[in-house]
Amino acid sequence: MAQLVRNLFILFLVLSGLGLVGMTYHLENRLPEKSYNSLLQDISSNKIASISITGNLVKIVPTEKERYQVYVPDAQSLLERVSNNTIKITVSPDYSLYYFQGGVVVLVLLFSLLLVIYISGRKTGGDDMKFARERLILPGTSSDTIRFDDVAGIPEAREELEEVVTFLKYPERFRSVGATIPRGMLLQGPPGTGKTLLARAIAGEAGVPFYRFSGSDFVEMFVGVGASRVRDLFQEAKRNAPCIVFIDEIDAVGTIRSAGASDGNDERGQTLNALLVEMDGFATTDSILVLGATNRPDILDPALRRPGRFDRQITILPPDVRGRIEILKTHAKKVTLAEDVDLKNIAQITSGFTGAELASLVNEAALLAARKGLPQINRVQFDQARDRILLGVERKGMVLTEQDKKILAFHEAGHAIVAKMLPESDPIHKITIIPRGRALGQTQQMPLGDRYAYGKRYLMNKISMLLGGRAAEKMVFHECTTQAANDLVQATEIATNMICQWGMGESLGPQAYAVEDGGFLEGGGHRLAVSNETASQLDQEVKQLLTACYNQAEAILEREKYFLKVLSQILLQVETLDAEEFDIIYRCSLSKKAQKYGPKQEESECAVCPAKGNCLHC
Ligand SMILES: Nc1ncnc2c1ncn2[C@@H]1O[C@H](COP(=O)(O)OP(=O)(O)OP(=O)(O)O)[C@@H](O)[C@H]1O
Ligand SMILES: [Zn+2]
Repeated sequence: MAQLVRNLFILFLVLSGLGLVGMTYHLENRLPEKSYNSLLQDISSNKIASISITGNLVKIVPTEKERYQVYVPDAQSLLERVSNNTIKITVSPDYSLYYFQGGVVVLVLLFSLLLVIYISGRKTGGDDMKFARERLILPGTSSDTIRFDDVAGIPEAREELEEVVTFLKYPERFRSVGATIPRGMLLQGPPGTGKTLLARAIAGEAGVPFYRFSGSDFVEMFVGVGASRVRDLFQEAKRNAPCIVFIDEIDAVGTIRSAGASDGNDERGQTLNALLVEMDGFATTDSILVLGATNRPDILDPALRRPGRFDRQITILPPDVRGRIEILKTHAKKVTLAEDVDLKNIAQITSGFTGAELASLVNEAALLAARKGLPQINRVQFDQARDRILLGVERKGMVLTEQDKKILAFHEAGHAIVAKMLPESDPIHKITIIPRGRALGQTQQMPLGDRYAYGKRYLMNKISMLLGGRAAEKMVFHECTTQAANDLVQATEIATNMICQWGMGESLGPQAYAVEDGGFLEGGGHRLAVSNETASQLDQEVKQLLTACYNQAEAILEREKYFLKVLSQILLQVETLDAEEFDIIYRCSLSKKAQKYGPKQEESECAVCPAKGNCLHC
C-alpha cells in the first residue's frame, strides 16, 4: 500500500513538471498581439504571406512587417474571407483546449484516487511499516526486560531455547561449521504456561530486537491486508536482523485450510500463504527466528510444520510440584511472606495450576493481606486466594435456610467420609459449607503428587467419592437435592472415559470407542462411530459402573453412620474444617464409637476437637 502511494506521488510530480514545461513553451511562443481590425486591413491590402489558425488564435506572417497574432471572434468567417486569396493557410486543431480538458480530467482522477487510497489506508491501519515498527521492542528499551531467570519450573523448554540464544548472539559460530538453525519454533501449551514469557526471555538473553504480534493482528476486514502486513513485517525484520518475530495465537491465521472449501482466497488463507512464502524465502543466514505460540496445536495447518518453517515444536505443560515451587519462589521475591508460609506446601495444594495462575495466586494473597493492613502475607491469605481462584469469590450475602444448611452438611460429610474410607484416594484437604462461586459447599482433596496415569481402582474410588454426597442425602433425608448436579456431571465424565477411552469396561474388550481431542483446552473426547448395538452396550457399561460406585459409597456411609452424624454436626457449627481437624474428628468418633459399642479406648481426643466439646458426642 505504501509503495503504491509513493509511486502515484512520483507520477503526479512528473505530470506537473511536464505541464510546467508546456506552459513555458506556450508563453515563449507568444507573438505581439494586434486587433482583429488590423488583420482585416492587412488582408484587404494583400500584405500577408501566410496564416495559421488554431482555434480562435491566428498567427500571421506578413510579407514585410513583423509576425503577430490575433484572437478572432469567429475563425470560420475569417477562413471564408481569405479562401480566395493567395494567402497560405494552415488550420490545426485546437490542442490547447484538449490539453487543458485532459489535464483537468487526469488531475481530478488522480486526486480522487489519492483520497481513496488515503482513506482506505487509514481504515486498515495506515502505513504497514509503522504497523511492524509499533510492535517492535528493542533490547534494553523496555524497563522490564525478561531473562531466563524469570522463567521458572520448565527446565526442558528452557534448555532447548538456550541453544537458540547462542545462535542469535554468535551466528558466525554456527555458520562456520555449516550448521543451520531452525527458522521457526512452535511453543504449544495451555494458556498461561509461560509461552510469551519464554519468547521474551530469548530476546532478553540474546539482546536482540523483538517483534510481538498476535495472530489476530493479521486478520483484518480487508482481504489482502494481512498478507501485505506479513510481507512488510519480514522486510522490516530483515533490516533489524538478528531479531525475533513472535506471533502469539498463531492459530488465528494458521488454522487448517478446510479441504475444498477454501483455495486460499479468503483473508486467513492469504495471510497464511504469505507467512509460508516469507518463511521459505529468508535465508537461514538472515538470523531471524520466528516463534509461534498456540494452545490449539490440533487445528494448525500441517503446512506450518514442514521443514524450514516451524519445524521444531516445544510443548509446555502446566508445571509439576517442583516446577510450582520454583515458580512460586520467583513470584514470591516481589512480596513479603510471613513465617508460617511454606511454599512447598502451597505448591502441593495447587496441582494443575499454570504459571499464570500461580502468579495471580501470589498477587491475590498480597492484595488480601494489604486489604487487612498486614505487613506480611500469611498462610491464611494464600488459602483464601487459592479458593478464590478455584471457586470464585465467597458469597457472603447468601443466606441458607437451616434445613438447606443441614442437607449441605450431610452432603459434604458424605463426600469426605467416602474419600477417607477408601484406601486409594487422595486425602481430604478441606471441607466447607460456605457457598463460593457456583458451589454451595466443597470437599477438597489434595493429591499427594502429580499423577499422569490412574488405575481403575483409583478412578472408581473417585466416582464413589463424588457420589458420596448424594448417597448421604438419600440415606438421611430419603430424597435427593439439586446439590449433587455437578458431582453427577463429573462422575459421569470419568465413567464414560473409563469405558470408552481407557478400555476399563467388563464386556467390550480392549478397544477405543472415543478419542481425546488434541487441544489442551478442556473438552474431553468425542465418540467414534459404532454400531447401535455397541452404542447401547457402552451406555449399559457406563451405567453399571456408576451404579457399582454408588453402591460402594452407600455401603460405606451405612457402615459409618455414626461418623457421618458427628461430622455433619460439627460442620454445621464451624462451617469449615481443614485436614488436621477432620482427622481429629475421625479419631474422636472412632474412640467414642468404641466406648459406646466396644472395649474402652485409652483417651478421647475431644479436648482438641474443633467443636470444643459442644457437639453431641464430645
Ligand atoms: N514458568 C513461569 N515462570 C514464572 N512465571 C510464569 C511462568 N509461566 C507463567 N508465568 C506468569 O504468568 C504470566 C502469563 O504467562 P504468559 O503470558 O507467558 O503465558 P502464555 O502461555 O503466553 O499464555 P497465553 O497462551 O494465554 O498467551 C507471566 O507474565 C508470568 O507472570
Ligand atoms: Zn457434592
